Amino acid sequence: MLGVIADDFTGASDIASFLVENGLSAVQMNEIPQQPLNSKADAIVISLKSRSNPVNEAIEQSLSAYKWLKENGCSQFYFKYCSTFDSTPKGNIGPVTDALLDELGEDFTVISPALPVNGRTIFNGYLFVGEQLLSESGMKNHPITPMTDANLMRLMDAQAKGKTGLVTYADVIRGAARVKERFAELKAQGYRYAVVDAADNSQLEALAEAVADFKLVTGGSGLGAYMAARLSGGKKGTNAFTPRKGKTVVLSGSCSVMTNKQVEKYRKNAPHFQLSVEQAMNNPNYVEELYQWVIANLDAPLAPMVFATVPPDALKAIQNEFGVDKASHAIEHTFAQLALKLKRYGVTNFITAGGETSSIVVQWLGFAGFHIGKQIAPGVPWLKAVEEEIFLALKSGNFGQEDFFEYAQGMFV
Ligand SMILES: Nc1ncnc2c1ncn2[C@@H]1O[C@H](COP(=O)(O)OP(=O)(O)OP(=O)(O)O)[C@@H](O)[C@H]1O
Ligand SMILES: O=C(O)[C@@H](O)C(=O)CO
Repeated sequence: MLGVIADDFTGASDIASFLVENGLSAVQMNEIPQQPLNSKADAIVISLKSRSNPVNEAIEQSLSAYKWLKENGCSQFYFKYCSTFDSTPKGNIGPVTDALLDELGEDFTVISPALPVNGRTIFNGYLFVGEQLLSESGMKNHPITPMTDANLMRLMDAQAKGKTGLVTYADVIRGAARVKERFAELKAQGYRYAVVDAADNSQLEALAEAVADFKLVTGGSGLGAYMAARLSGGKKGTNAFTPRKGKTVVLSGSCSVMTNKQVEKYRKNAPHFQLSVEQAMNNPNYVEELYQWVIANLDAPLAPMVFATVPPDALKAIQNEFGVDKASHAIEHTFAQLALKLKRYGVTNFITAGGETSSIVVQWLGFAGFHIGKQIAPGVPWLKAVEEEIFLALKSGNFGQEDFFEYAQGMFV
C-alpha cells in the first residue's frame, strides 16, 4: 500500500484524484487519524497543514503521519508538496525529506514537483510554470512563500542537510534504466537527492519506473499519477461520485494569478463580497455580518462568493499595513469561522480556493476524511466527507480553468 503525506489539503486532494484516476482506490484522511484504518484501500493520503509551519512542527507532523501510515500497512511513502514548490530557502521540504529518509534508514530520493498537465515542467533543474521560470511567474508574489529562485538544486541545498544532483532531460529520455544508472552515479558522488528533468509526461513515466523500489519518493501529483498507473497495471478509475445539488458557497483566499482571473470572471455573474482585512482584524462582529450576507444570497442562481483575493499590488499594500502573518491569520480564521457557521446553517457544498485557506476551513469543519469524486479540473476533484453528505472542492491556487467556480456548480446532479 502507498502512503502519501501531503503538506496541505488541496495538495492532498490533488494527488488523491490522480491516484484514483489511475486505477487505485484511495482514502484521504484529514490530519493524522486517532484510530486505525477501518476500510481497505490501495493508497492512503494524509492531509497535513505543514507547508508554512515552523520547521520543527512540520517535521513532527510528517513523522507522525509516516508512523500512522506504516502501522496501517503502507510500505512505500510519498511526500507530496506543491508543483510550484512553494518553499523558500527557509522552507520545510528539505528538512521533512531528511527526517523521513532518516526514519526509513534511506539515504537517497528524488525531488519531482513536475506536473506537465498543469504547465509545471523541469528543465536543467529549473522549474517552469507554463512558459515562465517559476521565479518570473506569479509565484514571485506569493503571499507566504514568494518564489524568487527557480533552481531546484539551489532551493533544496539551502534547506536540506545533503547535496542535490541533477538527472538531465538528455538522460531521462533514454529511459528508466539510464535514470537508475544516474541515481547510482549521483549516490556514489555523495548526493542525497536528485532533481529529475520532466518536460512532459513521458519523463514522469520513466521516472516512476526508476523509483519503483524507493521507499521514499517526493514530489507533486504528476509523478504520483504515474506511480499509481504502474501499481494498478494501467487500470482507469471509473467509480468517482458526482456531487449533489445543495446550498453552496464559494470562499476564495488565494491571491494567485489564476484565482484572481477566476474571481474576476465569477463576480460578474454571482453575488460577491470582498473580505476586508481591516474588518477581519478589528471587528468582532465581522464573521456574523459575512454570515448574514451569505445566507441572504444562498438562493441566487450562482452561489455567493466571499473573497479575500487581490492582485499583487493590493496584496503588498495590505501586508505592509498589517504584517504578512497577521493579515493571513485574520483572513484564514475569518473564513474558517464563517464556514463553520454556514455548515451549521445547512450549507452542504463548499468551494474553497487556496491551499492554506482550504486546509484551515476543512480543519474547522472537522471531517475525518474524504471520498474522492469526479475531477472538476486536473488536480481538483469533488470530495465527499466520509461521515456526512457534505461536498467540497478544494482548489489549489493556480489550478482550474477561468470559469472554475461556475463549472464546478454545473456538475451538481
Ligand atoms: N487580501 C489579502 N491580504 C493579505 N493576505 C491575504 C489576502 N488574501 C489572501 N491572503 C492570504 O494569502 C494566503 C494565500 O494562501 P493559500 O494557500 O490559501 O493560496 P495559494 O497559495 O494561492 O494556494 P496554493 O497553496 O494552493 O497554491 C492565505 O494565508 C491568505 O489568508
Ligand atoms: O501541487 C500543486 O500545485 C497543488 O496540489 C498544491 O500543492 C497547491 O497547494
